Amino acid sequence: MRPVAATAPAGAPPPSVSGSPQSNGRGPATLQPPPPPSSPRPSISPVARAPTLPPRPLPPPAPASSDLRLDLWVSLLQASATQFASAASSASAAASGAATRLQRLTSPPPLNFPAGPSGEQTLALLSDPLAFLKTSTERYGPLVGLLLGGERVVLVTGREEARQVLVEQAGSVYVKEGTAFFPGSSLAGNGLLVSDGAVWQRQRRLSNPAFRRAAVEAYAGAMVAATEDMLEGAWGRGGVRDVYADFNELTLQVTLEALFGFGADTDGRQRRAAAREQGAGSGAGSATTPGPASTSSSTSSASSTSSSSASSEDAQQIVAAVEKAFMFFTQRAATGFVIPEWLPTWDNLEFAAAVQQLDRVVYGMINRRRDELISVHGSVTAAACAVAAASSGNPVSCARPVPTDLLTGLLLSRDEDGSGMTDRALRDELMTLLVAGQETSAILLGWASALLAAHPEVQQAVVEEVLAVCGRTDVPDAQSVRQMPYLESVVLETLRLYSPAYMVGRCARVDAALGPYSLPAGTTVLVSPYVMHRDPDVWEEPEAFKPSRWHDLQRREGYQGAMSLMANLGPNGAYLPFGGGPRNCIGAGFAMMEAMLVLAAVLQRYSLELPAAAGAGAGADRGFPKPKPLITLRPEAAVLRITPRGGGR
Ligand code: HEM
Repeated sequence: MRPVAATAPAGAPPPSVSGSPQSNGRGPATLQPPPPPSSPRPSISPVARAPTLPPRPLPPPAPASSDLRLDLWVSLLQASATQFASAASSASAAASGAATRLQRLTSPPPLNFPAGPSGEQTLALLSDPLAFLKTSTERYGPLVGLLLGGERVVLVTGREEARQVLVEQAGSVYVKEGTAFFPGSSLAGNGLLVSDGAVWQRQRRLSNPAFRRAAVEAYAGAMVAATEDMLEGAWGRGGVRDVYADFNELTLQVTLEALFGFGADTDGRQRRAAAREQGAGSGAGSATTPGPASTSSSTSSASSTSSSSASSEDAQQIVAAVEKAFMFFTQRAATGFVIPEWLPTWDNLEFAAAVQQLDRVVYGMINRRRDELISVHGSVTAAACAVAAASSGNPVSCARPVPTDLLTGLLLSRDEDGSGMTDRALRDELMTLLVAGQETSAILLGWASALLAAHPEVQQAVVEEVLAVCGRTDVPDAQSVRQMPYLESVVLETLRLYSPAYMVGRCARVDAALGPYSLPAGTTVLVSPYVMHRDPDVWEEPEAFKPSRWHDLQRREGYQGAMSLMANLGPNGAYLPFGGGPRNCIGAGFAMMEAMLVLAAVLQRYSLELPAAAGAGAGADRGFPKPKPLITLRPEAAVLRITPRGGGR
């Protein structure tokens, strides 16, 4: 959500632990919205959605960097009439939107609009978003009427009201299109995060199979392998590191491997081995790399692959382009003002080049994968049938295995009428998954590690649980982490306190009634998991880090794992780290699996501590990371001391 860079983020001391795990130290014997990412990459400035352009042919290779801007200017000027028309209509829509917003600054709120602070509140929100959300709710209740950037906005933190928006009236009243602060982007196109109606329904239907439990378990191998690389390479003998920066690299690698299968081959193993060597020789342990979403060593680890392989080159190009694109989003969010992507500014041109580069590689991979499937199975439809038969237990189909990455899953997915996704839709979904899944997962891992470091008794209980299941030498896998309910409760509790998607946005497409109030069509509604997760009427000791609060729920009869706890906005209607209703996070199972596998592997081999209370971070918070609510609620950095436990792998 919002952007604020130049403002002091809300400092937050580590929550205290109350309620300790069971006496065996292992917790219970049995067992709970883009941006991102996560939810879409939002920003506090209203902006017109990037125009959806017609499918493009494969773009040419990106120009050399010295001529990049000139070439892009020229190509913009030579753009087709359709694109000009589209940009012109976006510009005119933006101008009329701006006029309406200006008018609102001087007009009273609509009749029967929820009460809230008078006047424009953007500055108050930008100066300390988390405090603004909390104090507004405390003062005005579960529905707060706001004027933000000239937009009429309602902040929703009540359980029933959130359910109306996200579940009951999802699609019929509350949609994505028109939501202020959640601009679409040419990077993710018309993918799941931003599409609505029939387009979204079909894409979700076609994407669902790739996220079923069995499919997610197939990605566990990539998660484990990437974690091993990090532990044996960069983490090596330990030291003081910004683990949030490390997790950003790790989750980028995992996401790319899950999306495109980069790691499934010999080349992937070579890359990991090279990364290990590199890390071992680099005096691991001393690096502290502050800063968000730094992916530089992803680049170097990708660069270390054999350049003769097409997939290595693809990986390098993707990582480089993703770095540029994510940097663009971060800077855009930090300025507090969104310049529409169709304006040919310096930054926009660089971003456009990164998107072009990604398009070229991704379309290339789609084509190659399709060709491979056709050459092995005769046709894509035959390959899809083979997969369907294999999953229903027909051994005949297993003769020629089909890759298990998301690209293949989406390529083979078929609607009831037998049709699949167009290349454009495939590309949009792949980019959406990259945008939505990478940073959010890194944030979760960053906060979880910091909370574990701040609460050694909780960390110790998790370590005992991990060692009881895997010992010191077995690598945690999809099956073993299912036997770690206490670790699961740590992840659930981390998501409660530091929900990466701390705001989820919708737009009322028609005049709507919400509670006792009336919302005119076009009102933006912001549901805040952050505030709901800390509601004292719902949560006992809401500010405390208390994994044990999940024990009873985990023990509940018929418990089917963490995902079942999150259905219908959680067990108490106030837990929605992955959103809720039909637009909930399709990658929630993926994210939970990844978080548990990574944390189990980390804690099996390393202890985590906040660095000794020294310097500026000393004092009550002992160096606990400060939240940085930009697009997502990330830690500013998570600098921890990591120490090998010894005696293990
Ligand atoms: C800790 C990690 C994650 C968090 C906290 C998170 C959170 C969320 C939330 C809150 C939403 C709902 C947004 C809304 O209602 O507007 C969402 C949607 C989505 N997420 Fe995630 N997410 C995470 C990881 C992932 C991963 C790993 C993937 C994919 C690999 C993913 C893909 C998506 C997609 C495609 C949507 C849009 C779904 C739709 O509208 O149909 N997310 N996520």
